[in-house]
Amino acid sequence: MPAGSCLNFQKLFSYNTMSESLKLESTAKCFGGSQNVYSHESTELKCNMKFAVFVPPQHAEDAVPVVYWLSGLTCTEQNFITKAGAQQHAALHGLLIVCPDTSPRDCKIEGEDADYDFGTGAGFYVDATAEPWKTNYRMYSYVTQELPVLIAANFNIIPGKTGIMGHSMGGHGALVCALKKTGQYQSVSAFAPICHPSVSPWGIKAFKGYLGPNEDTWQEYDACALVKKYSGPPLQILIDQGTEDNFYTQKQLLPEDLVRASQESRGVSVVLRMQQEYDHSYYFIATFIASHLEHHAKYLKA
Ligand SMILES: N[C@@H](CCC(=O)N[C@@H](CSC=O)C(=O)NCC(=O)O)C(=O)O
Repeated sequence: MPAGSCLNFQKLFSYNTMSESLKLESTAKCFGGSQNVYSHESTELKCNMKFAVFVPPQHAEDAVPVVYWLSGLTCTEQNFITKAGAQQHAALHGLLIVCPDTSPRDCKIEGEDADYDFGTGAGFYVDATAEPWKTNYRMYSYVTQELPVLIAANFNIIPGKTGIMGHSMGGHGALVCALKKTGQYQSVSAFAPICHPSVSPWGIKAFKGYLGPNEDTWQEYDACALVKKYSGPPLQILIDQGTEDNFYTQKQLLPEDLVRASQESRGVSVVLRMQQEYDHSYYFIATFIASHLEHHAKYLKA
């Protein structure tokens, strides 16, 4: 057997040995790879969490880049994997896709299930500092630290080839993770992201609740503020925005503010594509997901 095959076999063997801390909840063959869902006890969030992983066919032979997808308000790990149609494109490019849930769940915090845009399903990808949320609502650290360690321990991924993308609240999350964790993500894109949360109704409600009333602290999770002080490697952010998106017309998203702020940035450029007649739904995401994964592949396979 050639030396390379032996090495691949050893890699395969070690990476197929799933860490005992991960429980496989479901698996289905998909475009030559597999669409899996796992659960685990999260140390950051102090609750049981699920996340989905699309494992592309190339992973059976070689290490692959990883792209994180962050979903929006009310979503679980299921929305993207059942509605976006991403798997065929991820299989084509050989990208592993990781989709976490959008908040901790069942933490027994008073009011956690009261609203669709705060608490359960609405973690906003921040580390909360205000009571009673600060113990569990640590989605920023979960997505940027705990999950990457878990993924690296259980899948054959290429170090330093990581992308992040998301939708709406998850688009905000993707922008913030890429702009704060400089160098951790080599590619970033978003669908209809909440670009200026410290001045939009969804963002103000979330930041007041999770971070408290001091608006200075909100800037730590506001892409428009972060882009101006960015000092990491060059990043080209791709954003698609539908013109008939009701949340865009209600000024929840404000992508033009991010384009303006990026003009004061060193190293970040924003390509905002206004997509005529598209709304906020997963039909919009499904229409442009191929183009986003191509964008990620361009940077992650370079
Ligand atoms: N139920 C709410 C709106 C909820 C909603 O539209 N959620 C979007 C993300 S919005 C920003 O983060 C979503 O992705 N929903 C899941 C889906 O599968 O479409 C309301 O009634 O206004």
